[in-house]
Amino acid sequence: MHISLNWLRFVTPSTKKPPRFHLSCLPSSSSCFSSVVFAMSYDKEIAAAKKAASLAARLCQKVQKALLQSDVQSKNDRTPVTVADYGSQALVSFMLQHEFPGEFSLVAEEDSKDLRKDGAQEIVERITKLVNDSLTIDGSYSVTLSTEDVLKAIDSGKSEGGSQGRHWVLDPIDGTKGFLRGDQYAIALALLDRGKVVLGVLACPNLPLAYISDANQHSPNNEVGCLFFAEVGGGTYMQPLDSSSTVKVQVSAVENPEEASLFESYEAAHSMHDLSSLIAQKLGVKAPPVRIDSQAKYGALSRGDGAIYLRLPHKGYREKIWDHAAGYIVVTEAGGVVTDAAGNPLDFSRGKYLDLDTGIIVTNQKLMPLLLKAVRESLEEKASSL
Ligand SMILES: Nc1ncnc2c1ncn2[C@@H]1O[C@H](COP(=O)(O)OS(=O)(=O)O)[C@@H](OP(=O)(O)O)[C@H]1O
Ligand SMILES: [Mg+2]
Ligand SMILES: [Mg+2]
Ligand SMILES: [Mg+2]
Repeated sequence: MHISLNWLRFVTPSTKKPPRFHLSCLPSSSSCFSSVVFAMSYDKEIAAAKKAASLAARLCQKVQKALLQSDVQSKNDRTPVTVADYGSQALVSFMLQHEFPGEFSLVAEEDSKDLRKDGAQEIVERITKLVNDSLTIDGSYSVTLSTEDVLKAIDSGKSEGGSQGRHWVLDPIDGTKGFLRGDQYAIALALLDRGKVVLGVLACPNLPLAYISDANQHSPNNEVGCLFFAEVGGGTYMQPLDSSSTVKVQVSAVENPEEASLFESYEAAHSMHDLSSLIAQKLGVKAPPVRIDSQAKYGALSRGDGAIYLRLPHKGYREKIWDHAAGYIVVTEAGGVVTDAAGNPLDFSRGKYLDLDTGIIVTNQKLMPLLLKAVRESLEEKASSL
């Protein structure tokens, strides 16, 4: 088995983390001292986010092990949603509101509209039981939620986000299609403060703790279940979902694109595989693309499993912030760069959508100029062939 050197190198016995306050210099300043700023500490928020995402991951694992046909529904846009998506959202929303009662705003994927329709009572009761069972396992809340409490908790995710104040951003299951297939998915939770992503947690219950490649992502011998977390200015860390050992992770240092491996969506409907393969060809990438679902790709990239992630949706698709916020900070704090296809930084301050030029590309600092050039040329070629 190939274990990532990146992560073995940083194994630590405890959950040691950098100091709570970080000194940082503004990049445009000539004198570091004149512009030293004290960054905020988000330690309480990150602890709450890790706890909520881990418990939601347990709920999802339980459902995935014994998924019933009645657990799955189809939304208006024909994408799937399951009792686990709803349960995860209700649980995370409840736990965060409990921790931060006064200042709570959540932008999340799901809402309770379909659950309030006639005939949905049984599914709502199943979700409520899942949430209450999870709270009992945790033991720190002496409450039993009613079905209405659960519907309300789901609907607390209706905030629009924006550039003012703080907003939690949640994808209760990212990669629901992967979840249904028994493959990769993630519980993705981030915090925006004045429009910037300041922390992110990615719980990836099926991601092997060891290095993944296309060959071993399904290996039954691999221990699975990773929790990635990052706070602005503090680096990115990974833990096994069920333990406290922590490793600091770093993106791949590969400089030669021929040695890079490339991640993309499993679903061809979510990203243009033909365009990625043209880009890979231009770069001289030798390995076949690694196709995995969800923001688990960002997690895997943050620990150097691959060097490039290309997400090039078909025309007309608008990206939502919950599909990228947590993954974005997990990768950038591990030394990576995330931009749109034209090289612009991502702007999370404009509400629930990310307004982008064409797609999202992720790699390390060294490879980014080459990647941007290959993306630009490939897009031009594709446009001229139409
Ligand atoms: N047409 C289209 N184009 C692009 N993206 C789409 C599209 N439809 C859905 N989605 C979003 O993709 C999210 C799943 O992420 P990935 O594409 O990384 O996973 S996958 O490999 O395709 O399963 C998925 O997230 P979840 O809904 O949370 O599963 C969707 O938000
Ligand atoms: Mg969805
Ligand atoms: Mg998603
Ligand atoms: Mg989702």
